[in-house]
Amino acid sequence: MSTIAGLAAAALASLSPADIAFLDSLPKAELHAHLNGSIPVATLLQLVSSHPPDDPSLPSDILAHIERLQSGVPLTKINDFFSLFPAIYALTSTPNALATATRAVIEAFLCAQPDRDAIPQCQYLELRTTPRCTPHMSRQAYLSVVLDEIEKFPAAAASLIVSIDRRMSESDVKECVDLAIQLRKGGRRVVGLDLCGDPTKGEVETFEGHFRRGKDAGLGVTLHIAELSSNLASESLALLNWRPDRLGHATFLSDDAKAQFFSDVPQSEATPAAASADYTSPAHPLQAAFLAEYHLQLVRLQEDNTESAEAKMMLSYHFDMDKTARRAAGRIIREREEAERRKKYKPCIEICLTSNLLCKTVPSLDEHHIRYYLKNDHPVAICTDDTLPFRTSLIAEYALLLAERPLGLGLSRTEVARVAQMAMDARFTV
Ligand SMILES: CNc1ncnc2c1ncn2[C@@H]1O[C@H](COP(=O)(O)O)[C@@H](O)[C@H]1O
Repeated sequence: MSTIAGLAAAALASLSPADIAFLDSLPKAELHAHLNGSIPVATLLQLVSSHPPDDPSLPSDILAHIERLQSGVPLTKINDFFSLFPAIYALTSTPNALATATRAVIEAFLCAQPDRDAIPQCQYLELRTTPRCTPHMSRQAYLSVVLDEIEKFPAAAASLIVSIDRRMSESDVKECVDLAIQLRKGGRRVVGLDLCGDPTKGEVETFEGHFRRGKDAGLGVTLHIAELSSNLASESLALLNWRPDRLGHATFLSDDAKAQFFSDVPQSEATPAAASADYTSPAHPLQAAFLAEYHLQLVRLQEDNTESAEAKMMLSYHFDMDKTARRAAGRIIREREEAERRKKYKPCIEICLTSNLLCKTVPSLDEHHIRYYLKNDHPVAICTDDTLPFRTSLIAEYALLLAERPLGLGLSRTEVARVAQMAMDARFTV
């Protein structure tokens, strides 16, 4: 495990042995961990040593880069963060190196750690990674290497989310989603799709159809959303319209977006329901409800109608009545359907406390948006994001919940246990 440092380490150090034993006793799920952002430093050094000295495939300052990661990279803007990855990628570009890195990441989460009295960080890991095509592997080979390592662990312990990078072209997105679907159909342990990458880049709207295909094939969907204040509200609304199962960060999700989509806040005006549903089709589950409503509307229209008896004999009269009743019934059923859908929609928010603080998207724990979600009993999952640059661990992130203010959020044990359960409930495999 990489050494932990900073805020999360301070929160952990402030806890009593009984508190730590309590955190260890909770069944925990890590749902938001990026593979290449979670490689232990010792593994990176091992990977460097497997290259000949002055190997031109590695950046010449690779050791200095690792040293910077180890001592804590100061981040002033989000670009500083994304520029950390090319050097790491140089080390994980062959199947062997990728397998080594994947194994080390999984073990860091799921296996007994010597520095933690042989207690693992968590019981379940949904590891995510972006399939990368390198001179040594295709995207398919990349995923296959990662899955080979994941599948060495029981299904109840580890699974894979395929990440789609916002910077990808649509054809690359299509390839990645096709692969995720094929692998899942082939019995491999792919459980979801993620949208990630530099939030200042990309036109994500063009990816919608591909995420829908993934969803239809049974994959869970999680989206990094509103990570920066500059992320447009229109983009967040478009992403929420995809009905993702979970949301990453959601730091700057506007009150309007929450009100439009989430069931835990008073609803504002209705979002437009799908107008294309054919309720008259016997295959539609709401056909009976539609027909009942249609007859009700028809009777009402006929009762209210003041046309002459002669006019009521005309074919056009019956045609108009039928059309109006159908339209009214369709609208009513659509509104009911939408209200029902919204009542149920509470996508779990993947919360990465240290990541948000270090990337300076959240000024302090006190101002962290987790407080809003906890107050509204909206599901959240505590996650690490990238243990390598953020020098944290899952147990240290939980320590940030339990530690007294100002070191932590000062939640009670009952509240922390509830948060841990919410993450378990939000697994894509359950
Ligand atoms: C600050 N939070 C974040 N926001 C958005 N994307 C992030 C991220 N942290 C990591 N990634 C995404 O994950 C990749 C590394 O892992 P994989 O190569 O996929 O295994 C990064 O290149 C970035 O695209």
